[in-house]
Order: sequence, then structure tokens, then C-alpha cells
Amino acid sequence: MRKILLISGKRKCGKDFLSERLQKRLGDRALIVRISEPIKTEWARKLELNLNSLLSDGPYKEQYRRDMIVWSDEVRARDYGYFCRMAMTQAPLDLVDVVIVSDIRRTNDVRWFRETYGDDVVQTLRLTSLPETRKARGWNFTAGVDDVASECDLDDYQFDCVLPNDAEMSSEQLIEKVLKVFKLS
Ligand SMILES: Nc1ncnc2c1ncn2[C@@H]1O[C@H](COP(=O)(O)OP(=O)(O)OP(=O)(O)O)[C@@H](O)[C@H]1O
Repeated sequence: MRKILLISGKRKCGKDFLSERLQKRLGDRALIVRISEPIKTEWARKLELNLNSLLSDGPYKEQYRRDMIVWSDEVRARDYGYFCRMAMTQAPLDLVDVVIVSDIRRTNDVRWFRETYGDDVVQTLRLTSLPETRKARGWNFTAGVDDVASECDLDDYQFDCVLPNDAEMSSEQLIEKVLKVFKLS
């Protein structure tokens, strides 16, 4: 593994979209790691314990996303690298040059990657999209989701590169820019 590209951005700014296009472009040389995967897996396991209350109680069900944030924050408070470590441990890192982490949300996520793999390997990209672009992609402001640390912790972080993902730039141009800036091709 030569490089780890950490991708951050608000909901519906296109993190997954860019990660998948980038991975396709790089082919076998790259893989995508999602920190949310071990979070969702563990949460689902937890939910089975509470499945009855989840099924019988409407509000409990609707709180799913918020509850998952609260719970994962509790785990992070004890061990900030917990989910990053799990996600990376499950990935076949030896087989690729580039690891694309598609959902960086915390300063502590970046900290963990830098401490574990070093500043020469880890690079950071912030994607931005206008609120109207995000709305057109299905985003609606949700209290407890859009105004908490999981969404705002990296707002003031100094990324290696910040790129807009709105209609002005085609997805092909965006990919070319990322490949060039991070010297991936
Ligand atoms: N440049 C683009 N051109 C066309 N469609 C795009 C572009 N960027 C994003 N989209 C679309 O917008 C939607 C939201 O993008 P995506 O799921 O990648 O966002 P995200 O940042 O990963 O969101 P979340 O944080 O909620 O998971 C998807 O349907 C995606 O295909």
C-alpha cells in the first residue's frame, strides 16, 4: 500500500460517488474502505438484542441514525481508532497501491490514520457541494445528524485539497483532478 486517500465531506456531497468512480478508474490497484461498515455491522448485531423494541416502537425506529451516532460516539470516546482499525483490518491492504477511505468524519479518524500509517502515506481530500446540489441529491437538514460532530468535526480542518462537486465540474473532470493532485495515476 503506497497511499491512503481520506475523503471527507458533508452528506450527499458525493463521497461514495467519487470513491467508486476513482476505484473503477484505478482498477485492481485500489480498494475502498468504509469506516461506516464496522459501525453498521456492530450496530445491526446490537439491534438484534433490541429487535422487539425496534419493531414495536415507531419513534425508536426513526431514531436509528441518531442513535447509531450516539452509540458510535460512546465507543469512540473509549477508543478513537476503534472503527478505523476494524475497517482497515478487514481490508486486503497488501494487494493494492491505493486505499480510498470514503467516509472520514472526525479529526480523530484522520489522527488515527496519520499515527498508524504516517504523513507520507496519508492524504486528505474534502469534497464540497452547495446546499442546493445536496438537496437535489436527496439531502434534507436533520437535527441531531447534520448539526453534530459526525457532520461538523472536520469543518475547520486543513485538508491537503478541497474540491467542489457541483454541476460546474463534470465527474470526469473531478476524477482527473483528484488523480493529478494526489499523483495517483
Ligand atoms: N458528480 C456527480 N454527478 C452525478 N451524480 C452525483 C455526483 N456526485 C454525487 N452524485 C449522486 O448524488 C447522490 C449522493 O452521493 P453520495 O452517496 O456519493 O454522497 P455521500 O457524500 O457519500 O453521502 P452520505 O454522506 O449521505 O453517505 C448519489 O446518488 C450520487 O450518485
